[in-house]
Amino acid sequence: MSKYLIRGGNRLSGSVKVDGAKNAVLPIIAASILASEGTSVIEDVPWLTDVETISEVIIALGAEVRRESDSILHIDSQNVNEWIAEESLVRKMRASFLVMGPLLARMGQARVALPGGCAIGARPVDQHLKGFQALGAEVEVGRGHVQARVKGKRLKGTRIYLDIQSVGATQNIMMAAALAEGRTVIENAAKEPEIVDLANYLNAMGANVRGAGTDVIRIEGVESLRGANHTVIPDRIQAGTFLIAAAMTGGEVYVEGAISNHLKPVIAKMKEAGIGIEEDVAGIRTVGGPGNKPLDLKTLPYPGFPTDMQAQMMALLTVLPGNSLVTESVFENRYMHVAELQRMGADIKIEGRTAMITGVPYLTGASVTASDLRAGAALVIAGLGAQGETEVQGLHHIDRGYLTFEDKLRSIGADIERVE
Ligand SMILES: CC(=O)N[C@H]1[C@@H](OP(=O)(O)OP(=O)(O)OC[C@H]2O[C@@H](n3ccc(=O)[nH]c3=O)[C@H](O)[C@@H]2O)O[C@H](CO)[C@@H](O)[C@@H]1O
Ligand SMILES: C=C(OP(=O)(O)O)C(=O)O
Repeated sequence: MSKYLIRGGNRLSGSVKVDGAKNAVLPIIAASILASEGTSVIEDVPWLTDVETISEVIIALGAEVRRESDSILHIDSQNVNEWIAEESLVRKMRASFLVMGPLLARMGQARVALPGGCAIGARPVDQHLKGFQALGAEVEVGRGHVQARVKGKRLKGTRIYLDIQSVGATQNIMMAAALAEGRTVIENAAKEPEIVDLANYLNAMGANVRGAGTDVIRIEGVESLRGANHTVIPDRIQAGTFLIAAAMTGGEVYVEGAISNHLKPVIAKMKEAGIGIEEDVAGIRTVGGPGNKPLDLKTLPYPGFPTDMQAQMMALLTVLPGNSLVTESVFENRYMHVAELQRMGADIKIEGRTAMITGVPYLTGASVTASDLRAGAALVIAGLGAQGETEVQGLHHIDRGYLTFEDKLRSIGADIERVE
């Protein structure tokens, strides 16, 4: 089992380049199986364990996936002929459920294991299923699987109102509707930049998707799609993580490639905390110290404060003077990092979905364990700012979302190593 050893206290400085977004590339790779001709070439693909898993899922369905270099993938889906997703792979990663919509549209039927809950919440898929049913599929859930079959020849365009602005449901329905007969309108759709990226990729494949990035998405179904070239958007969560890591150490770091428009709520809160931020077209820089004011924040669907940045921001708030309030409204159980931060000396009290964080002068290094991806990132941030040595276990969670994390952090001055 590998772990990080972090000797805290180094002030981070320099420049770090952000990779393509995990949460954009996963649906994009899933969408590739919609192409019945041609090859897709996807650039800025971060070769993370999750990316490897979704690639294995589509390979098992008959796609050919070839890595041209560290960050370019060629995907040929002409020979996709399976409609049952390999259960052992789907169980490895929730996002594998994103092959359900494309499979249903392309093959007329699909069987995918239910993704189940995880450390951050129950994470049901009822909105995905409601969408498939509205598009004219018969959906059966049982024995840990979802099986769906198109009634008639093709899915049929329809109007779907999502009860929750679910990112995954919006993506799954968009992908299924791309090959449906007629027009689909998704209302109360999620608006995340990763949805826009998927829509751009689908459109490059020959789809007709309009309105992505707003809460009404219109999709005119087409008869077939072909492979296309696409460059994945930069990872806003990775970028935000580096900005907060820099602030935690009172450092000045330029995060190259970060799109400030995608990070508005994070930047706004950092500024509110008194952290200097400079934005330009090519990236974002933190300047001038760790901040000195407490914050109130609530996680919300985009463009609200992202739940995927909550844990990292909380790590920073543990050392800002005063009382900060964090409310997690997206996932019901995303506070697993709290107990670990407390082991490092943080003063945090949780009541329901709200955490009150009273700033302490400093955290102290300890042995802590990541329970999920962003909890892991938060513990690394805490360790970078803490006095003494921190040991972070559970690196498989961190490896799901941060490529060569320790190398990037070392390149900006962190004292961090991965030991086996
Ligand atoms: C691979 C990927 O892109 N993952 C992101 C995606 O996850 P994911 O797509 O799973 O998240 P959703 O937006 O679907 O979930 C938001 C909320 O809706 C609930 N829900 C969702 C679907 C459904 O059918 N029924 C239902 O009740 C979930 O349990 C959760 O409480 O968006 C989340 C919210 O920004 C992020 O934290 C994840 O990093
Ligand atoms: C929760 C996350 O991912 P996933 O939906 O893949 O679990 C995340 O990226 O923080």
